[in-house]
Amino acid sequence: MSYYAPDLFKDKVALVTGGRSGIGYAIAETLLQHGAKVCICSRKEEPLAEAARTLSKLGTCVYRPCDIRKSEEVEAVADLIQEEFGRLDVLVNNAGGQFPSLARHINDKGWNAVINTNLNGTFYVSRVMAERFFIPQQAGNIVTIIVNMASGFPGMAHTGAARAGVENLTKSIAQEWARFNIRANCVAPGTIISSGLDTYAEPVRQLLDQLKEDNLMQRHGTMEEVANAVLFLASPLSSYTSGITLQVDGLDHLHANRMRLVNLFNE
Ligand SMILES: CCCCCCCCCCC/C=C/C(=O)SCCNC(=O)CCNC(=O)[C@H](O)C(C)(C)COP(=O)(O)OP(=O)(O)OC[C@H]1O[C@@H](n2cnc3c(N)ncnc32)[C@H](O)[C@@H]1OP(=O)(O)O
Ligand SMILES: NC(=O)C1=CN([C@@H]2O[C@H](COP(=O)(O)OP(=O)(O)OC[C@H]3O[C@@H](n4cnc5c(N)ncnc54)[C@H](OP(=O)(O)O)[C@@H]3O)[C@@H](O)[C@H]2O)C=CC1
Repeated sequence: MSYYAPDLFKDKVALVTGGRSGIGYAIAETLLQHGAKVCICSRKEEPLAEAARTLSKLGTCVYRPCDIRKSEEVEAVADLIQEEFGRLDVLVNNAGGQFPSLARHINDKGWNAVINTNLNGTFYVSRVMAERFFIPQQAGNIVTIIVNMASGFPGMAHTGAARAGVENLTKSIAQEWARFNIRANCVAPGTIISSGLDTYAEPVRQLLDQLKEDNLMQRHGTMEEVANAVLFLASPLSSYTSGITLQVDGLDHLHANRMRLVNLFNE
């Protein structure tokens, strides 16, 4: 069931990075259900192809393997979109990830992996798609998934730093590119039950229960709730909104125990 018009994205083309799984998949699914043609990309070719096959039951969905940390691979995604559709209307920067660690235990390689993925990769995709499509078209829309990090992110300092950079980048490009009729916004999910959380080892389950109890709505969020926020920001329903972050977190940005993850390390 959707409250949005089924043809909200008719004739529109969207790219969802990390669209093979979890929140990205839910976003791609929702965009297709509202009439968009969709391209998904991520690193792992087989699950990416499988996701595109399933999504194609809802409409036109193409895919290309791509590590967003490599701008030449991002250019190849733009080539595919040009060949298949000749335009791009919406970019959803969803690809991202990190691992829990106390800051002092993050080595150079781990720090760089997270910064390159979440900050540099998001910048490369945004710049390439703006140059190739949005600026020539004089129209475009960027929605980037970040995390709640306004009070820091103890236990995942690398991603907190990267996402704060992305939020600030979004404010800059929203202003620089307003003259090209490009909007750029962020969505900051709280704890969302998704395949992504499954990648973390125990005792995360226990932590998730505690986070649910802390939450003022007494629950975790759903991937559909994140996708609905993306749909709003990607559509003309938000046509006078740019440079903002929309929190989808049941109030965690105002009320959360930021030390929960750190306490897991028992140090
Ligand atoms: C504890 C989780 C719940 C926290 C609850 C807090 C509040 C909830 C709010 C939710 C916040 C956000 C949640 C999410 O984002 S969910 C899921 C998103 N998906 C993922 O995070 C996917 C899993 N992560 C990754 O794929 C990786 O982190 C990474 C982004 C780094 C992948 O890049 P790459 O493929 O290049 O990485 P490598 O595996 O080659 O590793 C490179 C080096 O990084 C270091 N590293 C990697 N993993 C770990 C680890 N688990 N612990 C310590 N260090 C790690 C390491 O130096 C790697 O190099 P080496 O392998 O050579 O040692
Ligand atoms: N679940 C949650 O509670 C929250 C999630 N988020 C954020 O939402 C986004 C989606 O997370 P979620 O769906 O939960 O987790 P997933 O791990 O399922 O999604 C991450 C996606 O990003 C892709 N990806 C990762 N690194 C790269 C890369 N270098 N280049 C291209 N694609 C990449 C992965 O595919 P592949 O492995 O094939 O590359 C995967 O499809 C992430 O940015 C995450 O940090 C934010 C707040 C809370």
